[in-house]
Amino acid sequence: MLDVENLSISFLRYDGLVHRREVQALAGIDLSVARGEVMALVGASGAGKSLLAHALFGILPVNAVVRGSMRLDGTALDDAHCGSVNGRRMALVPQSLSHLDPLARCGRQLQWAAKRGGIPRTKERLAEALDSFGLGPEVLTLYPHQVSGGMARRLMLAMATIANPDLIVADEPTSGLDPDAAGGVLGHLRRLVDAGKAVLLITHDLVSAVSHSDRVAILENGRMVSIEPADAFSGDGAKLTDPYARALWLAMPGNRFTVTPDGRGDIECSS
Ligand SMILES: Nc1ncnc2c1ncn2[C@@H]1O[C@H](COP(=O)(O)OP(=O)(O)OP(=O)(O)O)[C@@H](O)[C@H]1O
Ligand code: NI
Repeated sequence: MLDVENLSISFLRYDGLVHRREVQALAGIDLSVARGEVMALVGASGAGKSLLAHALFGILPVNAVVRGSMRLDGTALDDAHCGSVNGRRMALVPQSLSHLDPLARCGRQLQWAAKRGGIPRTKERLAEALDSFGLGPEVLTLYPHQVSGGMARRLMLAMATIANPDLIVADEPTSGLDPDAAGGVLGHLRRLVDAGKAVLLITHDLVSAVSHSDRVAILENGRMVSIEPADAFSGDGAKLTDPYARALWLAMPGNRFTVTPDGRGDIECSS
């Protein structure tokens, strides 16, 4: 469904008035997401996760230089096609709540999302989209500043999914949500995947990624260091092929390093 090959992103910066240089932010990224799959994209703050998401939707800043290829079911995600697939065949749940328009009621913004996705803008359809993420129809009449951060995030999830896109790129979709609401969101994304959709789940939380995805891609400093099946992140990490992935897994708080009676190190895991 989604195929990213050798994607690099750099930013043009001027040193003084004349000298221009490129600062690389992502380099040589290969990533694919299949139908019926949640692919988690994990990495520390600044690793380049949101940049990758923004590249897919053609919303990088103008000084960004993009190289490589991004395809959705074979269609190149370039300037010519981004507009036509956005909201219909693939949709972004942005990380920042500032993507909401502060001057438009939530219902209006949901209507825009429905229109962009080419589906009827009936009140029932809007209420149903909100209900999928545990929001009541009263939200339709409120402005973004009148809802909580967690409600605003769930509104953005409703906007992204209202037109039933094939691929949902969710950038930190549970940020600011309590555990119940976060579980509800991840559960709904899983149901969509079980119905044949695909999800790219962006998060800095490896533990959450492991328990809610099928595969986990680890990004570090703009480079893809490994892509592993989620179930390989268990026990002492022996099933993980990449040493960095294993080290990251063993550093998780639940995975304790202890010394065994024979003097060798051993790992005790809570999971
Ligand atoms: N407009 C820009 N100009 C120059 N560099 C940028 C720009 N936008 C992002 N970057 C750089 O790209 C890198 C990756 O940023 P990105 O927002 O993708 O990180 P992230 O992995 O999503 O982090 P977080 O978990 O904090 O959201 C950062 O080092 C950032 O400084
Ligand atoms: Ni980000």
